[in-house]
Amino acid sequence: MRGKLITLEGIDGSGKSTVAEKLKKNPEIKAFNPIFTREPTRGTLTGNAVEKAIQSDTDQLAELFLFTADHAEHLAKLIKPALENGKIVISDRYSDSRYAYQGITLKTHLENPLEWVKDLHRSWTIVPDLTFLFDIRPEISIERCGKRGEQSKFEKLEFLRGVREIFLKLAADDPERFIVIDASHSPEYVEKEVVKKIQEFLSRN
Ligand SMILES: Nc1ncnc2c1ncn2[C@@H]1O[C@H](COP(=O)(O)OP(=O)(O)O)[C@@H](O)[C@H]1O
Ligand SMILES: Cc1cn([C@H]2C[C@H](O)[C@@H](COP(=O)(O)OP(=O)(O)O)O2)c(=O)[nH]c1=O
Repeated sequence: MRGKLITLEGIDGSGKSTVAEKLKKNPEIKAFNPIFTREPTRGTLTGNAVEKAIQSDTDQLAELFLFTADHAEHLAKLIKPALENGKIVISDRYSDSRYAYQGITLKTHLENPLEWVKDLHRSWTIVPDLTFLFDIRPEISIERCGKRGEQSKFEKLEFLRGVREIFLKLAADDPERFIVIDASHSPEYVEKEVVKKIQEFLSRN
């Protein structure tokens, strides 16, 4: 049987990586023996290119293609083989990040960037079976990122407001796939909610 793909999405500082780390250690999740992964990928040719691009003033369309190339490589090398082997895969960011972030960065290049980026993926991507959207006000997430000590070029209030709006629209348009979690709660609350929903989902599917 084909495995299941679960993705974690949300704006910078929404707590995705924190949840992923907690899930890795959680005995109820470990019982499913999942593979944890992320986008952008780490330590790959395409992931390294993305990392350089987002640390510099790269053209936004060029950046989209780098993220998308990284997605293709991620699908080919990890996601597809794992799902074919019946594995549960949990990815910290995936295609919805492209729809939401590049849906904003490409506003000056294209008339309807969100639909255009979705179309670009349509014929070859694998749609996740379940997506958690960690929803939070950017005012809070930016403060959290400040404490983390990194500053990405995407961590700007107005920008993240737009990204959050697209994430919420994607979730509203596909309520069967998305579960929206209020990410302003404590890490313990968020972990408990996510574990419960994953267990419910995997027992049904
Ligand atoms: N639920 C939470 N409440 C308070 N702080 C949090 C919570 N989740 C994560 N953090 C902190 O916020 C910062 C960003 O979290 P992180 O998991 O790296 O976010 P993301 O991966 O979504 O960018 C980190 O310093 C982390 O310790
Ligand atoms: C996967 C992906 C990430 N991004 C952005 C989100 C982040 O600001 C940045 C790097 O992702 P990531 O390393 O996951 O950042 P964080 O841990 O802060 O959430 O790249 C896109 O713009 N498009 C994409 O397709």
